[in-house]
Amino acid sequence: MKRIIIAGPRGKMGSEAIKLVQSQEDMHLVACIDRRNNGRTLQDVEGLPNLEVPIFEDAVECFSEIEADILIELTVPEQGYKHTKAAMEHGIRPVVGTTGFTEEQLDELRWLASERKIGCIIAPNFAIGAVLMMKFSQIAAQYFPDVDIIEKHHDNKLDAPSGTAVKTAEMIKASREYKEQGHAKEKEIYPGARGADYDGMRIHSVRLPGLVAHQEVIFGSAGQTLTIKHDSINRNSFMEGIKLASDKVMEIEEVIYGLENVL
Ligand SMILES: NC(=O)C1=CN([C@@H]2O[C@H](COP(=O)(O)OP(=O)(O)OC[C@H]3O[C@@H](n4cnc5c(N)ncnc54)[C@H](OP(=O)(O)O)[C@@H]3O)[C@@H](O)[C@H]2O)C=CC1
Ligand SMILES: O=C(O)C1=N[C@H](C(=O)O)C[C@H](O)C1
Repeated sequence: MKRIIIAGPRGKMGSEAIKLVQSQEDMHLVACIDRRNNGRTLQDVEGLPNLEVPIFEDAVECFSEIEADILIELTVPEQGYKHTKAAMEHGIRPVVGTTGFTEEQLDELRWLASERKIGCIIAPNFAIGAVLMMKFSQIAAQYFPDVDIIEKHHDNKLDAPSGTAVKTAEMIKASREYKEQGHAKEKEIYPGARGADYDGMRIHSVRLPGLVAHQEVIFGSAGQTLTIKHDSINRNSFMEGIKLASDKVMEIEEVIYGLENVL
């Protein structure tokens, strides 16, 4: 039985993750970390399930008092990083969906995992279809080096570009030569019009109400384009990946960054 702590239980992802844990015979929710409702239980909070599961505001207090195997982290970048690090320091294995960690933070977590010999999975996108989109894009980039990434999300999202777009760009970078795209003399009339520049490729972030999580990777070549597209139409799309990662994280003693390394 895997004992689970969820950080961010009132959030869109956290509330879906509670349902996932409840539906699994080998997972048991033992606590939640929430910046509100300290000292209460889930059943005392409107909108949360009728469970006698304690809520902690302070992650260190939670990890010290509660015996747990896995932290499912679904909050915001800065706090999510602190929760992840503290979990590993207390022997609890993080499964991290929170996006926006810096390269330095990832390196720090990698070091901690090797020091403590503890597993941690950080997945910028838990949807299997999104992972395939990234893999297919990596293959396509070997043949089509000119590529723009367009990611579209709801307007409550804090980080831009999305974690998925960052990971896609990193995977494409690994499979193509550096290429400065567009016209050598191009000029932006409005700053940012050409999007973010990552290794010469362009990333565009759309934020609008009504969207969930969507990405198109468009490759261009003489006389043709290839578009690889993925849409998450609800947060249930991410739960299979969280389940997979929760199984895998119990078997490893390192940081795995990207669900493609688990499938
Ligand atoms: N890897 C993946 O597949 C996916 C990753 N994500 C990522 O997961 C994270 C959560 O997404 P989502 O559920 O949509 O976001 P929500 O905004 O719906 O939920 C975020 C939760 O974090 C809490 N929170 C906000 N600020 C803090 C803070 N400073 N300290 C502690 N808790 C805080 C919020 O509480 P409050 O209400 O008080 O603000 C809320 O409960 C994001 O980083 C997002 O990018 C999202 C979807 C898929
Ligand atoms: O904030 C979101 O909603 C999502 N965040 C992740 C990301 O930054 O890529 C995954 C998915 O796109 C939804």
